[in-house]
Amino acid sequence: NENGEVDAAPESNESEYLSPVTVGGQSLNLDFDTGSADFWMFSSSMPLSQSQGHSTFNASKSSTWSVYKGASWEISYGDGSSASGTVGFDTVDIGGATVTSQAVELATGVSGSFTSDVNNDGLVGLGFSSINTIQPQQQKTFFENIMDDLEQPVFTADLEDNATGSYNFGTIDPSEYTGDIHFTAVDKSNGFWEFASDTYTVGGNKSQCQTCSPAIADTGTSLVLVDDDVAAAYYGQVSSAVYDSSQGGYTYNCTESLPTFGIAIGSDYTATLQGADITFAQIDSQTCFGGIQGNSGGGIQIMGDILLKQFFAVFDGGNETFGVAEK
Ligand SMILES: O=C(CNCCc1c[nH]c2ccccc12)Nc1scc(-c2ccccc2)c1C(=O)NCc1ccccc1
Repeated sequence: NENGEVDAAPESNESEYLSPVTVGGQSLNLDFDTGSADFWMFSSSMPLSQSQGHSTFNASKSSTWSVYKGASWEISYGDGSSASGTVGFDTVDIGGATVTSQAVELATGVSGSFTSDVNNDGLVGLGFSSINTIQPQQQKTFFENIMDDLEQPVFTADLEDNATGSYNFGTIDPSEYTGDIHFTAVDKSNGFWEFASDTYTVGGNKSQCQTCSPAIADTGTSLVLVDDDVAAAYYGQVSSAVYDSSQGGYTYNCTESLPTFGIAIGSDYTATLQGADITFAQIDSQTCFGGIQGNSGGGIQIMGDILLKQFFAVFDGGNETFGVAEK
């Protein structure tokens, strides 16, 4: 079988987790992203002004590279960032799990936030290929390509706070979690690891959702973006909290102790965050920016790294389920 395991190192402000990936013999640090389905990298055909400080992939130095003639890609994300470029096929190795003809997208242009994030040399999309942006023909993700060769058609994410975690392709390592894994059915029709989430708790008190948007497990988004009524209910219990439009979200006094927050993962488990794990960033000597924010009516709730790093997460492509366990 083709199982593989790689580290997931939290970068500086822990806004993402980077893992070493080898493409055509060249190694880059990429961000594994279950919230998108494009595998793209900084490339040598970018203007130096945009690739400065990054590792870049040089197709002319790969003996296994083949061009996908006439193909292109272009992606934009909800934080306003974007990237675009050309396409080819190469051998991709992630911790020993190898795909010999993976569609690989070379950036010829990226937005400023990617340029300035020098630790991040690109993304490995681990969502479903129905949202891959390659034209004229969408291409499969690394996981879709390798799934049938794995011991089990799964990958797991163990993201850590202030420590190196791991991604595992093909096995569920019992040493990485405790107790049961709580699985829920995934609806992949929107291209995400999407599941129902109809209740939430604040300070241990359970509430029925109002908007009740489906939730997605998204290792590529730092924050937890919930329906606006849920965010308002949470910060309504934080006396110093205000919605600060200049910061783009709820802020509060860093000295205030935050209530717990729980979100349903399907119908029989609530993933609960301790208050101390909810602050995303300190913005000045007294003010903190919350890791839970509203989705501005976006119609989906995004369970990002703030939540995922507190659990052991299982993405099961065989059963089309998503599960979390304590660790
Ligand atoms: O795109 C991803 C996962 N890849 C992120 C790659 C990435 C984008 N900048 C990066 C910077 C560094 C590393 C990876 C990335 N998830 C999803 S599903 C629906 C939305 C969405 C759509 C519309 C409106 C809102 C969300 C997003 C989204 O845009 N998240 C990013 C974000 C981040 C912050 C705030 C909002 C949304």
